[in-house]
This record gives sequence, structure tokens and C-alpha cells, in this order.
Amino acid sequence: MDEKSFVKGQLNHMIFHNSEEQFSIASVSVVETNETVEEEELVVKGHFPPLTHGNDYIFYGSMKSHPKFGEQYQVFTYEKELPKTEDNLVKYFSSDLFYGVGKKSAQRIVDTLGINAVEKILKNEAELDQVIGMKKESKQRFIQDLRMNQGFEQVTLELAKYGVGLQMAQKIYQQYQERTIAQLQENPYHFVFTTEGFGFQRADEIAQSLGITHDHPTRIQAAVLHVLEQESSNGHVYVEENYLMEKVMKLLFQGISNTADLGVEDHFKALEEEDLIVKEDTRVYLPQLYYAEEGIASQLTRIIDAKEDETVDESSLLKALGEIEEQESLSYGEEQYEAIKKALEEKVLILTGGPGTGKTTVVQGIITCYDRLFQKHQGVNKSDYILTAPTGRAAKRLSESTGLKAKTIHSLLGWTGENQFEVNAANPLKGKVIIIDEFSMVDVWLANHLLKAIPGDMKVIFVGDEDQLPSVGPGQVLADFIKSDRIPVSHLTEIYRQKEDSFIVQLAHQIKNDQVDDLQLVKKSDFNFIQTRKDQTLAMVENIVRKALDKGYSKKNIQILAPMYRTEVGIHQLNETLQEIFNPESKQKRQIIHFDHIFRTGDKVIQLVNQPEKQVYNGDIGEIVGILKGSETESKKDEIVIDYDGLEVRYTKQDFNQIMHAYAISIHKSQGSEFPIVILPIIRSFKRMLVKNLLYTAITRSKSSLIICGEYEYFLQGVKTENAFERNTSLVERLRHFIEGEMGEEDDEEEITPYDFM
Ligand SMILES: Nc1ncnc2c1ncn2[C@@H]1O[C@H](COP(=O)(O)OP(=O)(O)OP(=O)(O)O)[C@@H](O)[C@H]1O
Repeated sequence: MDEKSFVKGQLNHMIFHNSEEQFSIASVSVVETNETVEEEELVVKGHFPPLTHGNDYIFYGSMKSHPKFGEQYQVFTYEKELPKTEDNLVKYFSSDLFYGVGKKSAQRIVDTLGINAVEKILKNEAELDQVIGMKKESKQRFIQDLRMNQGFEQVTLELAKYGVGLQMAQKIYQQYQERTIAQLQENPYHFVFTTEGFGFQRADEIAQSLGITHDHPTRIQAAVLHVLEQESSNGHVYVEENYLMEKVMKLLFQGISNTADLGVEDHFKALEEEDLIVKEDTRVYLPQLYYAEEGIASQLTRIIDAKEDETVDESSLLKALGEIEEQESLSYGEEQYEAIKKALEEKVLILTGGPGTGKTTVVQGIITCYDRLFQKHQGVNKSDYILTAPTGRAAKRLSESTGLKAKTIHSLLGWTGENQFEVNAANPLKGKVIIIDEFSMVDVWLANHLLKAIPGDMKVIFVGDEDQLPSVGPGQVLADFIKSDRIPVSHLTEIYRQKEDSFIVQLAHQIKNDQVDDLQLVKKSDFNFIQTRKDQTLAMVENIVRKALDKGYSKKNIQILAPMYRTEVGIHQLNETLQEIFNPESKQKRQIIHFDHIFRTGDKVIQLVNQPEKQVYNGDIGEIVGILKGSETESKKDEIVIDYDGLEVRYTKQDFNQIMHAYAISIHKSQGSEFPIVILPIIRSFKRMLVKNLLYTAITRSKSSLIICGEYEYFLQGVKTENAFERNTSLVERLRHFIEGEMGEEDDEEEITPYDFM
């Protein structure tokens, strides 16, 4: 048999790395090979993680001739060897894999323990005591990192055999540690549910190599759960049984010619018996979503039922409102007056309306009147009122507009980071009134947890714009609350900001009411639509940004929004182009390269995941205020310091993928935020994303200036396209079932549904 082709080499430098696909191109110095390689340096290319200096890698694959770049080695698999020279061992210990170990400490360890330092320490931790000048904590941390890395290396090698890349291996290893391989061999489908990005097909491939047959119950049940998970990530709370069956069959028979009866229905039953799914008529749920909806309905009923009738003395209310009107020099409109009155009378109220209809003004009115009428003291007692919103920016805005403290829902409830909250039914919130802003962004899971923590004697006011995008997570809680007809609602429709000559607000309302007339889209004081061809759009965005900067606006004031990450005017391309305008390279600014991104001091960046322990949340926007070298930090590693409106957060390399540039951000991520200037490129490539509520959300993010540029017809088409995608939820029926009689007494008989009798 021919010897397998291999190249053993050491990293010179990484040329390219795409972290999502784990695709890398690297230049390596060849140490040994059985291929004919003329140069000492060779470019290796394939699906493998970024290489680190100081290690020998053995790549298996074949030589390929690239028309432009010449001879390259196409990698199929690889192995990493432990460093074999003292120099390389120093590089290994001082790499990002070890916290707090700089070059000097690494050198000391190697000088003391020699080339077999790793084996020695793993065999007997006390060996490390010989290294002079290492503190006890540093030693412990080093040993911990070494064990983790060594175990991890083994697991990586094993997982690589199954085609699992480093990033995924890292995620799995963090959860399963030394149990990883055993778990994989026992049930590879398990990772589909526990590890984000680990797909069913990947598990299927591994399962096949382990001899798990295609009709094995583990496989079929995993397919059912996987389809349910997928549908929930599209926003659905349940899936119709027939549709589920269709999808499951498609998944199970992918690449298999056999179409034998796999008895999927029996497996539905088995899953139900094990409480892994919940079936209700023809609807199939993941239990956590079923119970979240049930929880919302029952908790809301509990809160409404705990009501003590509040009668509002009309003349006292008028007097209080009159005083506020005089103080604030405004005159409440009819709807606004009714909304404040209703909020005082009702236990729970939904306050909804488009931009500029006075939601914030009404919230302020509610708090002040509540205080004057019920608290009987002058001045607001701040601890009586809880103000909260789903994102940090929305909470900040709420706090700025009301002058009261506002928190994110996660921090209000004391999120522990592991799907648990310190504030809950047993340890509820304290206060008289809770106001939850931007409620359209709250999904069923969070809504359930929030409601659980609200005590019966607390007044609840949900504020939101029902025409905005629904939550990223499953459900459409605000829309369902309103649709249920069981919760009192105040709709604000009259626009007040229009009175300050805002076309943006008018346009938003025109979109909402299907009245966009292309003739109206001419230049206004706060609005402009600049028509460009697709290939001119990026240059036009650049042009607009330069002009805005010339006029004295800053990167904080100007926000570019786009619906997609890829494509020629996608978020990634926009950020790359705009960084050179907003924050060009200069000698005074430090920068750090992380794969294909350059992070530079002064860059505007966005946090991509919730990090409660650091108090930063998905969607928070900050600025890089420092880039520190390993020699300057306690961690002895390079760090990026980001300022989030006064809160400084440090990131080491393994956290760099939690941030990205934020000159351009997605419309979804912009929810809950507002910006003075919004620039919105619209091109044909975005077409499938361009629907009414997405464009409405984008437009309503701009406070004083909106510039749309691109292809006009696709904008017009978009604002006229209803989102065909309906979310499957049962919350309306549940609310009607639970909160029978509340508002139901006023309902017509036709509105009674079978669920009312369930
Ligand atoms: N009754 C009123 N009389 C005069 N001005 C009003 C009245 N109500 C609201 N406004 C003004 O209209 C503008 C928009 O009001 P507000 O910010 O309360 O609306 P909103 O619905 O919260 O808007 P958005 O969702 O866009 O933030 C503000 O400048 C506010 O002062």
C-alpha cells in the first residue's frame, strides 16, 4: 500500500482563517514530507483551526496546483505534536492557551523542568514547585490550563477523525471535558441539542461510522427533536404534526434510498411518554416552549386576579394631569389621557403605538399621576417603580427619558448565566409598578420568567410597538397579548412628533397603514432617498458618511443598518469599508489583528452575546478605548478594552469573537435602539429579507435623519410585502382560556373557541 501523503511543518504565518467554516490557509516551514516540495515554505489549505507557533503539525492530504498561487497542499486531516524543542515549548507555554504566563515565566519553567516539562508536571504537580518565583495561584492556574489543554488536545485529535473542527471541539469540550469521546460514541445526536452549530447531518455521519443503524430509535427521536428545535429557532412555539412528520421523514431519508416505514409515529409517542415533547391535538411542542406559554397565561391570570379595584377619582386625575401639563408645557391628547387613566385603573395594561405617538410621554404621566393619586406624597419615591427593557440600550433610553433608573430584564431578574434567575416566584420583585418597554422584543421564555417574578400586588404596564419585528426567540408575545382580547390595551395612534415636522415618523405610519406613495419619497428636511445602482451603493454610503462627518457628526451619531451580513453591501463589507473612514489606521492608534478583522483603538464595536458576569449584553454598542500587549496586562495576554457608556470591559483573545465592528449592524440587532442619523442601503440582493416590519423597524430607529440609498423599486416592494411568515403560537388561545371572563364578558359569542372549554 502506498504511504499516506503527509507534510510535517511549523507555522510561519496564517494567511487566512474563516472561523465559521474553520477554513484556513497558512504558510508553514516544511520539516519533513514524502511529497516533492522544492521550497522550504509551503502553503497549506483546508478545514483546520488557526495554527499556533512552536508546534509541529502533520498534515495529511495532497499537493494541488493552483492556477494563480502555484503549488499548495490541500489538507484533509492533521495532527498536532507536542513541542519538541525548548524554544517551541516556551512558545507553547506563553501562547494564549495559558493564562498569565508570559515569555519569561515560560522560559523559567522550561529551564527548570526541561523538554519533558509537560509529562513531568502531569505526572507529579509538585514538580512545578521547583520553578522559582511562581506564586501558588499561578501554579494552580497553570496546572489547570495544562490539564485542560492536554485533555483538549487528545479530544481534538479524536474529534478531528470524525471531521469535527477545533472551534466545535472547543465548545463540546467545555461542556463534556473528559467525557466528550464517551458521549460521542454513546450517542452523537446528543450534541445536536447541547452544542450550537452541531448539525444533525454531522451527527448522522458520525453515527454511521459508529454503526448506528438508520432505523435506530436514537436517530429517529433525535430527528424529531431536531426539527422542533429548528422550527423554534424560526420563531415557532409549536409545529403541526403533519408538517413535522414531513420534515422528519425528509431528514431521515436524506441520502438513503430505502424508504421503509420507520414507525415515526410510534417514536412520537415514546418521546411524549418521556416528556421530551408535548402533544396537544395536532400541535407538537418542545416542553420548555409549551410550559413557557402555559406559564405566561397562568402567571398573567394570577396577577390580574390579585387585583384590588382601583377607582380613580376623575377630578383628582384631571388636577394632577393639569399640573403636569403646565410643568411640561404640553397638552395630553384624548388617547393619551385615556391611556393614563386606564393605566391607573387596570392591574395590567398594554400601551402600544408607533413612533412619536407619545408612549414615553404617557409612561411619565402614569408614574407622576400614580405617585400623586395613590402615594399621597410629593416627588416620586423611586423604589416604587421598576423600569425595565430587553436590551441595555433600550433600558438606557428609558432611563434617560423618565429620569428613573432602568435595568435590562436579565439584570433585573439577576440572571446567573445558566438559564436561571435569582429573582423568581420564591424571591419576587419589590415595588408598586413595573413598566416593561420594547416588549415586542421579549420571547416566550423570558416573558414567562419575568411574569413569575412579579408579585400579585404590582401594577404591570407593557409598552411596545406591535408593528416592529417580533422577538428573536420563539413566540410573538406582545402581538398575542393584544390579539387575545383579554388584556386591556391602549392604542396610541395620533402622532406628536409629526408636529415637529418629522417625515420619518410620517413614513413609518404610512408603511404601517400601507399608504406609501412613491411620489412622496422626495427629499425632506429629515429624509432623503438617493437612488443608486447596486454597484454604486457602497460608494454612496461612503459618500454620505464622509459628508456627515464633515458636518461634525460622530461615529456614535451615525448608524448604518442592513438586513444581511454577506453580499456586496452586507454588514461585513460595510464595516470593512467604513472602518477606513470612521477610524483609519494611524501611528497613534494601536491595533490588533484577529483573523480577518482589525480591531483598532477608537473602533465602534457591538457585543454579540449576553455576558451577565461582565454586565454586557447582546446588542450593546461600545468603543475600543485600549489595546494592551501581553507585557502590560495581568493576564499576560493581549487584551482589548471596550467602553460601554462608562462601563469598561476587557476581552482576551478567546473572547474576541464576542465582538464585531458596529459601523454597520443588522436591523434585528438595532431593535430597541435609536440613532440620530440612520443610513439604510437597499439593494436587490436583500430582496428576500425586505418585508414591511423589517423596513418599519429600520426606519423607526432614526431620530433626526434618515438616508436610504440604493434601488428604489426594492424598497417600495419591501414596504408593501407583508411578512408571509406567520409564527405558530398558542398563546392567544391559552390567554382566552385562562383569562375567561375578564374582558371576555364583552366578547361576541363567535369569539369563543374550542380552547375555552379545554
Ligand atoms: N400631548 C403632547 N403634546 C405635545 N407634544 C407631545 C405630546 N405627546 C408627546 N409629545 C412629544 O412628541 C414627541 C414624541 O413623544 P414620545 O417620545 O413620548 O413618543 P414615543 O411613542 O415614546 O416615541 P418613540 O417610540 O419614537 O420614542 C416628544 O417630543 C414628545 O414631547
